[in-house]
Amino acid sequence: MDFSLTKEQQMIKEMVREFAEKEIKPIAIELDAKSMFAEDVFKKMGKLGLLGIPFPEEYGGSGGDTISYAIAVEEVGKACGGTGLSYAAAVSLGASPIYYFGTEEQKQKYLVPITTGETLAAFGLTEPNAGSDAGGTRTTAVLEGDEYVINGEKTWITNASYSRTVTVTAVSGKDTRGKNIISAFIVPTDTQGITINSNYEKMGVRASNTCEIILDNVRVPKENLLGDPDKGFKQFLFTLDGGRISIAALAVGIAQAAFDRALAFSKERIQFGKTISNFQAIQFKLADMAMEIELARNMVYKAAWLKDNKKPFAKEAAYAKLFASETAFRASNQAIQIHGGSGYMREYEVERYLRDAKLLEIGEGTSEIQRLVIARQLGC
Ligand SMILES: Cc1cc2nc3c(=O)[nH]c(=O)nc-3n(C[C@H](O)[C@H](O)[C@H](O)COP(=O)(O)OP(=O)(O)OC[C@H]3O[C@@H](n4cnc5c(N)ncnc54)[C@H](O)[C@@H]3O)c2cc1C
Repeated sequence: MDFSLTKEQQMIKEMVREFAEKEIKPIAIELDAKSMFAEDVFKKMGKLGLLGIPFPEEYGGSGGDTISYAIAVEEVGKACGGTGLSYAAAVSLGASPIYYFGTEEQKQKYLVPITTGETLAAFGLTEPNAGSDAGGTRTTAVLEGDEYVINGEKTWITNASYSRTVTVTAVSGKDTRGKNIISAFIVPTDTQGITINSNYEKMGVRASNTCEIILDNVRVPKENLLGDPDKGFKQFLFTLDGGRISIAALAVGIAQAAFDRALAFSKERIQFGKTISNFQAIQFKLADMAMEIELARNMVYKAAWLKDNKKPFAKEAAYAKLFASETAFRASNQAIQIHGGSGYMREYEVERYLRDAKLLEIGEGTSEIQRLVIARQLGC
């Protein structure tokens, strides 16, 4: 067993850290305050190859592994949770299902523009009546001649306003037992009948673009069906397993940012004639934060390693997502506590970390759903 990063992984870490510190961190407060999506930052990330890290070179990627990608998400997330969420969603939810299940033609046409940073990408699973119960999808896709006609509504879809395509799930028929068959479709966002609105006023991850998508008689060629039409449900479960590793990595980034701020503040703030870092109550908080972050990061790397080595990773991805997201929430909360009243003020950023971290306990499967996934894997 080797706990050290490879040369390539170390290089990515340094490169993304430098980029995030220079290009994202200085504008993070403004992005949050104005609910602004950092389009220019994503163009630069595309040029640096960050959108293509875990994909082979033949599809515009850089042929890196999942650990390198997780490291990149952590570093971006450390600078800005909202930008980190859009990054993770573009790669894990937007690009990955096309890479896993797409035909060669679909990969060249739809994946390459994402991996090379020409466009972002989105994945539309959630609907007003189908959240945790994603099998309750009401969107339908009916084959008419050579086209599928899609009708329905998707809610809270990350990146849709900045994506040329969105992959949506829809009921495409019934199986022999009368159960809905759910399939996935690649839908170009300029197709007639699509309306994309992004008017949500969010608590956190405000630098991320979050959209409602209305599909009203949207016609796509039947070639845009993604993967096996009968296995759309299984396909998106696999996609979500991979996505959970990136959400966990993002959580580690936010938790680390909260810890770094709290440690620095504790060494500066003087009360009762000494810095508050001298008080054991503060030291214990910092010790617990550091320990949990270390554990969460190890869990992310282990799940990523399993995925890279083609071993089952669903349970470990759920462990990592659950533990890291709850660690990020606890660490941000403790960082505010260590800052006292200053922590309640926007300029110190720790309150933003808490607002951003909360989303990670909800998106890509709530904490309750992670526990269900884990329990199922344990054979309960
Ligand atoms: C900012 C943001 C970005 C998002 N981005 C995307 C995206 O890009 N693509 C996409 O498809 N979706 C996206 N989502 C949707 C997100 O994945 C869902 O919000 C999430 O899966 C939970 O669904 P829900 O909100 O409908 O909650 P519900 O499913 O209604 O859950 C409500 C509560 O009930 C609990 N609950 C539900 N079922 C069970 C059960 N069986 N056992 C125990 N407890 C249960 C939940 O844990 C939760 O606490 C995003 C959401 C947000 C807020």
